Amino acid sequence: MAGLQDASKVGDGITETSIPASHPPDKKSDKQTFHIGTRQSILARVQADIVLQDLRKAWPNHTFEVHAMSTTGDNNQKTALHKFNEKALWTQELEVLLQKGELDLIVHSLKDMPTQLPIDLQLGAVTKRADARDALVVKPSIASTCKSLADLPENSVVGTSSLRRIAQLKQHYSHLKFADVRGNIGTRLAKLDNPESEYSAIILAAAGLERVGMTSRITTYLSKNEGGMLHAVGQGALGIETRKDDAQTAKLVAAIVDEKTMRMTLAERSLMRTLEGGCSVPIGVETEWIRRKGVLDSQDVGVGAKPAEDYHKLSGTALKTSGGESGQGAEDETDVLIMHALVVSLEGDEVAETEARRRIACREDADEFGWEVAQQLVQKGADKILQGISLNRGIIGGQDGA
Ligand SMILES: NCc1[nH]cc(CCC(=O)O)c1CC(=O)O
Repeated sequence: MAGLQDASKVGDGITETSIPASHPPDKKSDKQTFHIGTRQSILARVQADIVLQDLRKAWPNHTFEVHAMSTTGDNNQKTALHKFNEKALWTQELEVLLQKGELDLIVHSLKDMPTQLPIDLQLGAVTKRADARDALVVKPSIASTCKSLADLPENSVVGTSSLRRIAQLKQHYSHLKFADVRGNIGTRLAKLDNPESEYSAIILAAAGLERVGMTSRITTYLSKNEGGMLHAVGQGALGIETRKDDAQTAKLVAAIVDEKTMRMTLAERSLMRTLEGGCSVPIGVETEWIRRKGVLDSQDVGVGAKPAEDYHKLSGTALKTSGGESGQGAEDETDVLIMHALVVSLEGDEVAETEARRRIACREDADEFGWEVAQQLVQKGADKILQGISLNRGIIGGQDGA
């Protein structure tokens, strides 16, 4: 059911001790080998490998092993996904192994990680975000003439199973049609490329394409300014799930956290948790740390407040969160986060949209910010849109939460 959730719910565990207590871990539980769980897709393996390399670099005296497991979600692409608790489907079996101690950590695409975690588990770390945007990939046979969504001929079929993507495309491109496309990235691209298939284009997360070495397939990037497409909560970032009672692993993964990414994605997840109440909904976001030129005065910046003169947004993407400084000279990131967020009806005809900014001094601030942005969206009618969607869900069928 859609509706407002209590912000103090279990969530990502940040209101509890997500950083291990300062006392040293019990010696007899000290160990050297750590077991990393992930799903079996190529993307999941690449992502686990990214985390593996980071951990090896940070902890050269420890051993890490990756276990790639197939999950019910992977094995049931054709069954009606709505029979399952959509997002939990991909994560539950790995979580059981984590709870049993057979795994020490799980690497997830953060966007596939439910915002409510089992009580004994937590979001232990988020690593540096890759490109958070969606990308349009056009069928090779028409790619020379169609460079954007607007270029696609009347009634072209865009392949995507994501309610968020479909709803936003309907909002801006009434000439397009949509069809489900499932499977891993390679499968989806193959379906697009098949001259017999109905798809003129598909939409994929840029980060996924990047990680599997397929950025050459991107026709164009989509964002708020390019195609009016806000990305999913957590998109482009990797989340690491750990046991709350395992201080040793928590300490290991704390070393590979990208704090800026952690805070911005905690805010996004808090927004989603506040709004969703259990079922995936078409929420889009774009979040970035405001940059400044020169000296920052320390005036307080609250939700909805105007930015100080010397703040400005990076043109274009919300993505280069803490990289990309090269050549930026005197500019650097502030601790002011700006979030653009929307909830859109499935037909794209009703939208609640807001932009807010706030100074974020700690993870709890990020969590609170997400909650505040959710309140703003509700004031603009998000709850009404979400209620309409939950009433409709019986006839919608499954979607992949992307
Ligand atoms: N829902 C599947 C999924 N989960 C994460 C990614 C891409 C990688 C990421 O967003 O970090 C994808 C594929 C896609 O949406 O195209």
